[in-house]
Amino acid sequence: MDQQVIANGNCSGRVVEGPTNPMVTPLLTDLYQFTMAYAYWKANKHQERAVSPCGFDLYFRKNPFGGEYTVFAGLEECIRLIANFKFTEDEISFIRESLPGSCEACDESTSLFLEFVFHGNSLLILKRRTKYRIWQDGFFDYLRGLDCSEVEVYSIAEGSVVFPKVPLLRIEGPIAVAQLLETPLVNLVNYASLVATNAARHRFVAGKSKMLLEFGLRRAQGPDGGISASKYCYLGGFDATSNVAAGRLFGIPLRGTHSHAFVSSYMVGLVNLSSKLSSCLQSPDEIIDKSLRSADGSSSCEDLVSLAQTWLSKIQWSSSLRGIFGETNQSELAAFTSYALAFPISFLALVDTYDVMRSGIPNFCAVALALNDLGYKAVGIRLDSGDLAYLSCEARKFFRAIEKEFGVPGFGKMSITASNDLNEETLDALNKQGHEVDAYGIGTYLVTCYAQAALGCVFKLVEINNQPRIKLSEDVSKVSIPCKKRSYRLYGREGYPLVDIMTGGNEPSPKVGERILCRHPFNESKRAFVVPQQVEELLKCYWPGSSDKPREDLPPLKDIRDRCIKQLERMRPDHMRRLNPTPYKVSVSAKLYDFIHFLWLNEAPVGELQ
Ligand SMILES: Nc1ncnc2c1ncn2[C@@H]1O[C@H](COP(=O)(O)OP(=O)(O)OP(=O)(O)O)[C@@H](O)[C@H]1O
Ligand SMILES: O=P(O)(O)OC[C@H]1O[C@H](OP(=O)(O)OP(=O)(O)O)[C@H](O)[C@@H]1O
Ligand SMILES: O=C(O)c1cccnc1
Ligand SMILES: [Mg+2]
Repeated sequence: MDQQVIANGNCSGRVVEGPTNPMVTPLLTDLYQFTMAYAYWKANKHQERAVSPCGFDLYFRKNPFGGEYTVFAGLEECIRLIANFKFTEDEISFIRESLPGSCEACDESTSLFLEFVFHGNSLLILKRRTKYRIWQDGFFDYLRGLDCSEVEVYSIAEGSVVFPKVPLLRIEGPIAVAQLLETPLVNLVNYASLVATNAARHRFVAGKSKMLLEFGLRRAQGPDGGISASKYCYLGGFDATSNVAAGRLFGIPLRGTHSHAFVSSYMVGLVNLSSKLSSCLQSPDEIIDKSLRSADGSSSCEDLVSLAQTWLSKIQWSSSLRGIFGETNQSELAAFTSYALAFPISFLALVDTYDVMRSGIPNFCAVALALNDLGYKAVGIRLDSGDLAYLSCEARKFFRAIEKEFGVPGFGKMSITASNDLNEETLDALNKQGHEVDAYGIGTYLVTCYAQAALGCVFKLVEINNQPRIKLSEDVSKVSIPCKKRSYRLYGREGYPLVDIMTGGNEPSPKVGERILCRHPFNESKRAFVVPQQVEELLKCYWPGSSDKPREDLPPLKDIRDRCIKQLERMRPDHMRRLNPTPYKVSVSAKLYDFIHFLWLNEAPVGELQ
């Protein structure tokens, strides 16, 4: 394929846009990828696929958060990088000038430098240093012409539920390019999958019916952390984000409430109920336009402030709510009324600035009832401190009492959003205690992945020049599985995925209804026959390079999210539970098992005891 076409992100006639984050360039890699690329180039191992075609697997070794599943995310950004992988002249100049060992003015030859010092009367040679000309020009020409037209990428679909050791991506191509891709690809998959999994776990505990809002931008690890968190939390099952930039970039629904600052910006002194209206008017934050047209436009209320005041008195003296609260905070009431005037169709108030039950809830209800008079339905409240289980139940009781007392249908169902350092554990605790929360706003613990810092994805060479490669380790979980493999998910009679199986590239695929032996890759005694009711091949071609292989589409984020939700729902419940979940089985075919262990013995030196 025409190199220029590939370089512009065009493959199979479809243009792939560049990475979302402009910092994702071919330089976003570790130095050693360049030194290795240079060494490959020097050894003439870099150029043609035919000379040194290789396969690298990108996978992780252990599910995060003590769980037994992971959500795979980040593929689209990987393909965007690959499709647009091209060094600019500036980048090449930077590499040329800045990489250690590079020197502008050295010639082809090797020169010897001797450093001398006088020691007494004798001249001593202190050091013999040899200065090599390291980075030869041809390498920069090579980089200049480099793109991913010789690279092929096979991947599991983004949003899939995935398991340790099974390749998420396989990169095939010239080894030097694949090597340069290692760091950015691992980077793009690692956090994306970790935070998507974290989101999915929060969804699992919260339950399907709850609204989950991602509020993490301010606490995320920098701007990219914030944007990525919003994207991948949505993918993992959150409903919306407060991050406006992410809403624009990815079409994620935007949601939000207001902060304590809005409430405390109103400064009405604490006054008794009879003088509260005049006090409102004396406030530095006085509400100038207090009028509101009714929802159907047929009438108008000239003073929503006094309408809310009237309602507050009615609530205070109502038979079912009498004695629950006394004088509420009037500046809070002013703040709520002002917010309702600005957002009559979507009024939601943060009720914990002063005192939830003695002020926030009664003030909110007064304003909501005033809106109700004008045909508007308030949305609800947010609780951001205190015992969220207890307060949500008390708030619900209050709303129901209002519904009954004043005959306002639906008032009891007012939405209750909870926030404040929420995480899987607190959601679980709330469930156990019983609560009335409808929506959760979650930030810090979600986006920083507080419970686990990284997924630990790796990128390992599995084949070169048609020769399978293995990486051995004392720690058996770190031994890589060699070969360009194929992987399948086998489903059982009840529709659940039973096992993932990896086979050699040339083995026949498992067939529906045909018994196949699935072996643990490293534990001889662990094996099982499986008769699959459905067989799903996992790795599909997402970047065919210049080959004419058909290429999978990159679906919209919403579709990826739907896939994720469907896949999670299809898992057997014991794999999903939080406490001691059952590990999902990851296996290899009998042939691949034999091959791994043959190669292992072949590569591992035999020890000698003396
Ligand atoms: N019913 C509950 N069960 C378990 N954890 C809860 C419950 N209610 C709230 N939490 C959690 O307890 C923690 C309370 O945080 P913290 O000690 O900072 O109190 P706070 O309510 O925020 O107080 P402050 O008013 O000082 O901000 C939060 O992490 C919150 O999510
Ligand atoms: O608690 P998180 O899960 O991180 O969710 C986001 C938090 O951000 C806001 O707090 P804010 O920045 O006003 O600070 P504060 O709650 O710590 O006072 C909001 O009120 C939530 O409490
Ligand atoms: O809209 C909110 O309520 C919000 C947004 C970000 C952080 N905390 C709360
Ligand atoms: Mg908070």
